[in-house]
Amino acid sequence: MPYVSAPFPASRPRRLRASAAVRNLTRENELSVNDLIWPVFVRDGEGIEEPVPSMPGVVRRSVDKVVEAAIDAHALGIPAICLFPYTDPSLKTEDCAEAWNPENLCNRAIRGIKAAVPDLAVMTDVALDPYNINGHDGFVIDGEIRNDETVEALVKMTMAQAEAGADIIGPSDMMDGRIGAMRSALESKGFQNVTILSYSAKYASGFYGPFRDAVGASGALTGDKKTYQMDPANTNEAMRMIARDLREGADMVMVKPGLPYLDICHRVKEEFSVPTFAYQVSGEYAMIQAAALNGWIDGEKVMLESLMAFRRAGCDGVLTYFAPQVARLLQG
Ligand SMILES: NCc1[nH]cc(CCC(=O)O)c1CC(=O)O
Repeated sequence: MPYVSAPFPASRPRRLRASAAVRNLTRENELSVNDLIWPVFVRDGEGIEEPVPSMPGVVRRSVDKVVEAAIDAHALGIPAICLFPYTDPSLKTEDCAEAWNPENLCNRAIRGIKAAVPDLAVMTDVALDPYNINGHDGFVIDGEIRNDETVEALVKMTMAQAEAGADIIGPSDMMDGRIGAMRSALESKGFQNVTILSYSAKYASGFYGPFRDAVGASGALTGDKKTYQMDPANTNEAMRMIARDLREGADMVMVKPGLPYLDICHRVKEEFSVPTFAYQVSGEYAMIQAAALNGWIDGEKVMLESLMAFRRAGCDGVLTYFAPQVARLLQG
């Protein structure tokens, strides 16, 4: 693309920055409430909002409080909420059966939200880690994370979520072949309009630490997730994963974590032109909040700037714990 400009002083780029009105007119990207998906942690009990210490400002809510939060989110114009269960340790087993229990926390929360605010899209997370005694996303057999057995379980989990009313299925497990298996199960049971937002390019990242505290998986996790999540050194591999998931029937794709992987977001959008999302994960949120609480940065400014960066990189939307706060600011 040719970049044409007159020589100085005929051209003074600062003219376009001189007033708010002209800056507003010439701004290239916008952040809107329509770009937000709000991740929410669900726990058992009633009337409970329990702070997550490593994520200041984030709480685990009992189902009744999640429903209230969903009503508020909808009123703020947030299009979607994403549920993550904090499972009681007594329900974590080696066979992970709680994952496809129609009455598990997540499925009860989906039903509660869909009954109260049917227009709010409900997204789920599909992976075994909240239910697994050893904290992994897949079955562990003889010290190995087993792919094909896990995919069968993930399909059962997906179907229980779809039956509860989930609108968007979010497989975050990084097993091979899961998107195709989920898609054909959904089609065969009449769930043609349930969308899949695949965590296609999910990296084995240190930025998930606070999330694992929030869902109670930190203590449980043995070893790391490097045999299924991606090496942070890789870019081409991410493109292959996106292509693979789209071929298997994903409607939307995700890059995770977010800010440290903006190059991946940008390349995905350029090469595939599909709805592309980033997950501004727990560690990214915690870093901003920690610095803000110490008075080292202006938290609000950095929050908005970090979210605008996703839009600039080409993302259609962002999963962010800041969603309600941003929505309130954007409402003015
Ligand atoms: N499959 C679980 C899952 N789904 C979303 C996150 C991380 C989200 C965050 O850090 O905010 C994780 C953690 C992990 O893979 O260990």
